[in-house]
Amino acid sequence: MSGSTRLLEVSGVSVTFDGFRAINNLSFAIGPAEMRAVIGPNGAGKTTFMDIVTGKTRPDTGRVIWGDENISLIGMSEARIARAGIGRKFQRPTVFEEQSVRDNLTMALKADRGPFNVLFWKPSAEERAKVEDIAATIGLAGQLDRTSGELSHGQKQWLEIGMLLAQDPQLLLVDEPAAGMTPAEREHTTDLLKSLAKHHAVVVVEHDMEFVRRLDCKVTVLHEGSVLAEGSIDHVTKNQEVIDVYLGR
Ligand SMILES: Nc1ncnc2c1ncn2[C@@H]1O[C@H](COP(=O)(O)OP(=O)(O)OP(=O)(O)O)[C@@H](O)[C@H]1O
Repeated sequence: MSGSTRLLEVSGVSVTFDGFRAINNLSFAIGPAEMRAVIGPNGAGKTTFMDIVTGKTRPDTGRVIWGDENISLIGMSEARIARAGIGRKFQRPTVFEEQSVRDNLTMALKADRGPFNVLFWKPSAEERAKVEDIAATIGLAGQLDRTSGELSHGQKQWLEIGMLLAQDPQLLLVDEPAAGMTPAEREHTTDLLKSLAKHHAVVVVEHDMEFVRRLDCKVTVLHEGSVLAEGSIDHVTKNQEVIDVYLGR
């Protein structure tokens, strides 16, 4: 991809844990408004890939280049990478259950607040409007004053996506968003991710192939720490190697 169409580029990345090569010469690129599904068998390196992008794991070799200014993310702290515009949603929701939906979203807003300021901070009119906008985007506009612990599993997942959006990320890394959801919740999640991908890069790691199909996006198949296949869902699901190592099992 050329500089203007690429938001994140991982190239030639390898990482070894105690002699085991979890990521092996991996290359991956995504544009600024693109959805990508990442699939592959257990142990393929999907989580390690996300750990490398978010700065949790430092690769032994290779490059991880971010944004228009081609910044190297390698060696940057997790906090700096998050501030640079990369948000990650883990599988288990980590919302503050005792707090309202509004408070969870408000606390997540990107702001330069020291520990002292947090105590006395009151959101501005603009920040309050932003919280309402995000709530509308994630489908929780009518739930803003509910205690988050009362939300359904799916609603908590959407709230967590909203908390990521409050940080103004350019890239969202989303781990198994559909796990444990009802069919209606899955459908809403598909629509939400698709609408986010109009203005963000969205990487979805998912095992549920029906869900991946509905995302209707390019699919990257990882196996033994490398890209085994890449392309449309129909392209990758017809690939004999993909069938052998993943789909056929
Ligand atoms: N910190 C670590 N120390 C040692 N080995 C690790 C570490 N992290 C990951 N691994 C190994 O690296 C390989 C890749 O793991 P990873 O979790 O990235 O796979 P995955 O594709 O996310 O799998 P799953 O679908 O099961 O979540 C696995 O064999 C795993 O055991």
